[in-house]
Amino acid sequence: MRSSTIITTDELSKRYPRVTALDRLTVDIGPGVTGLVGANGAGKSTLIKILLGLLVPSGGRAEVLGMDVVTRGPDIRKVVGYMPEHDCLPPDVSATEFVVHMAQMSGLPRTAARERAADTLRHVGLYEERYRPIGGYSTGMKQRVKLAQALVHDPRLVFLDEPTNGLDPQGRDEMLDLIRRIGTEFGISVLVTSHLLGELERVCDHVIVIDGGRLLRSSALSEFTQATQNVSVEVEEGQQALADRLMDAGETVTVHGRRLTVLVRSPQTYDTIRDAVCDLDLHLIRLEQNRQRIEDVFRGSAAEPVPSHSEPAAVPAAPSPSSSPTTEQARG
Ligand SMILES: Nc1ncnc2c1ncn2[C@@H]1O[C@H](COP(=O)(O)OP(=O)(O)OP(=O)(O)O)[C@@H](O)[C@H]1O
Repeated sequence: MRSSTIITTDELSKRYPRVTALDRLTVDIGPGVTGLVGANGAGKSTLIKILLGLLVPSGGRAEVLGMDVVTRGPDIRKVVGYMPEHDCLPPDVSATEFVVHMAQMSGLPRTAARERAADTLRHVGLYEERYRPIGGYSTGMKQRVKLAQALVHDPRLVFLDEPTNGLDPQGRDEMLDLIRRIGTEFGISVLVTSHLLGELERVCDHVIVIDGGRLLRSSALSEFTQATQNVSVEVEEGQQALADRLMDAGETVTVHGRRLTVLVRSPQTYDTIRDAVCDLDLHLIRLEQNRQRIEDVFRGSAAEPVPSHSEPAAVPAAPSPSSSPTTEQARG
């Protein structure tokens, strides 16, 4: 068990009639922001529901904040917030009414519930709109309401299930910033799921990858994104001239559009780059050490290649029992 573990699972399994959603999952999760990454159907939502005491495991055990998930579900839900994946908001009430109601359901008296709801809605960035019926909200606003109701009872830990689902790039960035703030400013530990590997890089301290209900990897983000031996050099123009000059000086260089990647053989490489840029009178935009991205960890080792594009890459769906047809209508 990791020191100051807040969630621990031991050989945790969940079997549905036709699918094993979790397969002897053993993992410890510490405080801070933890990403739970896996393809659709990997078992992320199932794990969260078991940790909340909403689903009973078929085997193994799990504890949240030292409480057993099978026997202490109601106690866990008092101190843990939950933002579910699917749309579950009543369209006819306003965000204020809904979040106040949820605060009261958590045991807060009416006045305190109103105050907490107002604060929380402000924190998630809902202002005047909070008095309008939720039915007229954009997806981004609905996600914020779901986040607010997860935070309103001042939990020690929140589970956020695919909080960026359906958001455009700007909405996604704003949601990720909010998640980071929950972890840093409010000191609430976060377990956030995503099927997009790259998107959690910005916000997580630790990343857990599951596939077909099994643990693939659990590591500090820094282990995923170690510094590489390459530097990236970006110049406004003259890339080829710079590449030629560096290669003449014995450096190993590849050109990608405006950017060059240079292998750092020794600290001397930096001086060589600087001198070449000066001699050729080029406008240097960026010189930075490349870091391995989470996606790179899986590229090549994954069952299928991770697509390379500007959007965060989706975790490749590995063939597993979880990809077979399921009783979708039975899902919560
Ligand atoms: N109530 C249920 N009955 C039968 N099978 C289920 C049920 N709930 C989930 N499953 C199946 O269990 C597997 C894991 O589902 P789960 O929802 O936990 O995955 P996930 O990683 O959260 O993916 P997604 O983001 O698509 O929900 C999937 O194959 C899913 O179809």
